[in-house]
Amino acid sequence: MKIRHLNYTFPRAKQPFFTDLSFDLPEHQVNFLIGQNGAGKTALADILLGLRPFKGALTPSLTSLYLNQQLPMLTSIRVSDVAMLILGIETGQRHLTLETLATVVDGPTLAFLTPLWSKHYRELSGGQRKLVQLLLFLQVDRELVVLDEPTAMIEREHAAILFAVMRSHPERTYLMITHDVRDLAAFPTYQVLWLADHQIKASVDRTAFEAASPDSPFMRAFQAI
Ligand SMILES: Nc1ncnc2c1ncn2[C@@H]1O[C@H](COP(=O)(O)OP(=O)(O)OP(=O)(O)O)[C@@H](O)[C@H]1O
Repeated sequence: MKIRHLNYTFPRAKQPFFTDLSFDLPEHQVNFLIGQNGAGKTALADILLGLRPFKGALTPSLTSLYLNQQLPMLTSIRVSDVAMLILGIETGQRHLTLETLATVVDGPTLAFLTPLWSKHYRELSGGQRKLVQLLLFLQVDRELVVLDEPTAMIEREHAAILFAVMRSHPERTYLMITHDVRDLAAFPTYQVLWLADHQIKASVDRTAFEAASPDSPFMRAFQAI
């Protein structure tokens, strides 16, 4: 995906936040977006998803899915109800049992959901609830999937399940906002975009990232976020 000459001004703001921003989001792989709090990562994600009016060109136009930081949650319902809510419309099924679930979700998701299937949300930990929703939404097929800090507040063991599901859809283009350098190692190829001072200061692939000196400005920035 090519982003060219992107200009964006927040409503009622006097100065533009992004001016003439151009960068590439290689398709069919994971792109990590890093930057300090307030750098504009969520604003940029919103723009790429067409949720904020902007000037500039995004090509090609991709179907998209946005897993934002505040996933909604009805605490009184069961995991099976949440699956029905998220997948019912997508699959056109009126009833979703564990047997039918097996035909519409991938293996890691089925393995994670099976022991939780009849539990109420309130019986789950915060991390488990988050992962239930992330995994179910990731069953919905879209070309561009944006995840805003999906690994915040979840254990590494659970993050590994999320990564397995992401890897099982290599045809997708992912943009993942993260503050956790450990997330990168889960993917064979990736690009890291560093957002600072209202610009993409660096875009680095896995080889360059692994070769980067700990003293480089880019690596220092990652350690600071
Ligand atoms: N309506 C607005 N007008 C002007 N500035 C705004 C407006 N809304 C947000 N901002 C500013 O835009 C900047 C970018 O916010 P954004 O939420 O995109 O950052 P972020 O990198 O996602 O941060 P975090 O890591 O904390 O989630 C922030 O400094 C914020 O104060």
